[in-house]
Amino acid sequence: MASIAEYYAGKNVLITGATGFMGKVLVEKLLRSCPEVKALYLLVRPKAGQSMQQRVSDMMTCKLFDRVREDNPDFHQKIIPISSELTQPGLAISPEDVEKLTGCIDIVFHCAATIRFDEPLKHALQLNVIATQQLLSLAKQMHHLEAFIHISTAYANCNRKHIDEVIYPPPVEPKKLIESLEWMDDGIVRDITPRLIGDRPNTYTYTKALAEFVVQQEQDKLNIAIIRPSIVGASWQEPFPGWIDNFNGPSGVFIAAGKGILRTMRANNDAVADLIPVDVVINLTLSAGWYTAVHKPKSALVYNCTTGGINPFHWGEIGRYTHHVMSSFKRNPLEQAFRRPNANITSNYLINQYWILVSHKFPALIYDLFLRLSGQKPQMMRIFNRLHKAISLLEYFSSQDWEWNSENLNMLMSQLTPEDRKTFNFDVRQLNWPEYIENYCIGTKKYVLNEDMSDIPAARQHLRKLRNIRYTFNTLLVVFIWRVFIARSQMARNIWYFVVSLCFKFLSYFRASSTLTN
Ligand SMILES: CCCCCCCCCCCCCCCCCC(=O)SCCNC(=O)CCNC(=O)[C@H](O)C(C)(C)COP(=O)(O)OP(=O)(O)OC[C@H]1O[C@@H](n2cnc3c(N)ncnc32)[C@H](O)[C@@H]1OP(=O)(O)O
Ligand SMILES: NC(=O)C1=CN([C@@H]2O[C@H](COP(=O)(O)OP(=O)(O)OC[C@H]3O[C@@H](n4cnc5c(N)ncnc54)[C@H](OP(=O)(O)O)[C@@H]3O)[C@@H](O)[C@H]2O)C=CC1
Repeated sequence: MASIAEYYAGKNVLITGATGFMGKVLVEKLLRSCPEVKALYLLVRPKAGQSMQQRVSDMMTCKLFDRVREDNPDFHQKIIPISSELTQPGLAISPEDVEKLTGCIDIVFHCAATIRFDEPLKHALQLNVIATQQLLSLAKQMHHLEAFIHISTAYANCNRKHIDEVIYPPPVEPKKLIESLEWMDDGIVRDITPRLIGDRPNTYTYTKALAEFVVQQEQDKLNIAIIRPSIVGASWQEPFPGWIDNFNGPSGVFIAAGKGILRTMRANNDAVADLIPVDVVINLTLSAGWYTAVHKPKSALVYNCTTGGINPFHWGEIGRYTHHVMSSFKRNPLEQAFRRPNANITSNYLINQYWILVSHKFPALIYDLFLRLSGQKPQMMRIFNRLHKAISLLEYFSSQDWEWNSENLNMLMSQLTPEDRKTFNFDVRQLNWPEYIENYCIGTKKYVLNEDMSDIPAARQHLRKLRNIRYTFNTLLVVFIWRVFIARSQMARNIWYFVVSLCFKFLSYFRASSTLTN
């Protein structure tokens, strides 16, 4: 039987969401590990004043593609951007492009989605569900399509505690929901959203569950697989450790903690932090593509791509117990930190609120006062308000535990040749968490914030300066409180005079004894 790279040789692959975090890693891995792949057709939209060609060219200059560039400097010739806006009818693909795609595509990877937790329902539905439906319609017209791989999320069914590798009945029939939202204005949709999403925390997980159902409905006509990754983090090994390019999920939290802005967060120390490295997800996705096309399973196979049941790691280990994130940022500090990194995780609401007041709001207030007095625009309170909003949306995922079944993942691993198991490694039993978290933190510094590692001595110096400011501030605060206290209490005054006279006596004794020894 053909190995994975042999299978992809000569194939035309269609990818949505290629400019996104996971899409980029998918494109890179296909080009690097399946060098005989014929062409990658990427559905891309123009954005922020950049044409789609410009965006794809920029993407290929990214450091992520260094290894591919080394192996094959002409790799860009295999990349064919296709203009497409997924929220438009027919995905806004030109008739000529539709003809081209239907005539040549062998396999589709559907990664595009809105992953924002606060996305208005109509837009999330448009992109995550209706666009998926339209892509499936396009896929059905493709003459040689062998597999359709849909990227979902392990949290699509986060209203359940135990999640099997099955597609659960949708919370509502997607067609009915689409029809009824069509005539409603945005205000009405906003008002009824909480009722609609029910026991799910946001429109993202709700629409991803609906999308799974939409995909499942086509399982008789297409060879389908659904990949459900949990919280996708920086790369573990490939193309190099620690690659990450966004502030989503834990990355933003780590950066905020490294910058000394985030000092407290609500999470369950004993709950599993189900992080999954992006290269693992992509290796599984490509393997699933191969298996689906070659073995043509009778119904859509779902692959839960998680770490909790295989190699568990807990929120407490990231924060309080071993201070992985904190110690990493102390060794490799971020530039221009607001305070020294020192974040704590607590599951207690009141304790968290207390620390938010003392360690977030109070310093922000003082800093903004300083900015105001020095004629600058205050900004810290605004930053903290945004941080609190982001964290409140993430806490749902850091405060609970889920159990995911991974039978299909294990089955797939057993189908791989020993060589493919190495090239497309998704065996997370070998993942060393402390090392991974260290590389993750360094990755946020290097690739998200674009900071130079050679600036670390200056960043350390800045942390020392912050420590001295803190000591000075604390001393002044103690003296100030004590002075206020002394002014009001005879007993405090007596204690104060006693301590001062003791110090004075000690000093005189010390001076006398040193004179004697001289
Ligand atoms: C140490 C101890 C602590 C350890 C505990 C760690 C606990 C972590 C818990 C993580 C749980 C994650 C759960 C995820 C589970 C679901 C996984 C998936 O399926 S789906 C995948 C998961 N999906 C997600 O994770 C999506 C979640 N995110 C969201 O939904 C939204 O970002 C938002 C609603 C939170 C904020 O919306 P909004 O306020 O509108 O803000 P925007 O986003 O629009 O950003 C505006 C600008 O700010 C920039 N920037 C951002 N952060 C930072 C930062 N920290 N600094 C600096 N800058 C930052 C940003 O680049 C942007 O710049 P520009 O482009 O304008 O120049
Ligand atoms: N990141 C994570 O932790 C997890 C992600 N997932 C799933 O993985 C997939 C990829 O996620 P990730 O890479 O992190 O997401 P990103 O937000 O990084 O990427 C989203 C991609 O979708 C594209 N896209 C969004 N809207 C449109 C549109 N209207 N028309 C055309 N393209 C559009 C974006 O293009 P553009 O650059 O033009 O905006 C981008 O390429 C998603 O399906 C997500 O649900 C699942 C679990 C966890």
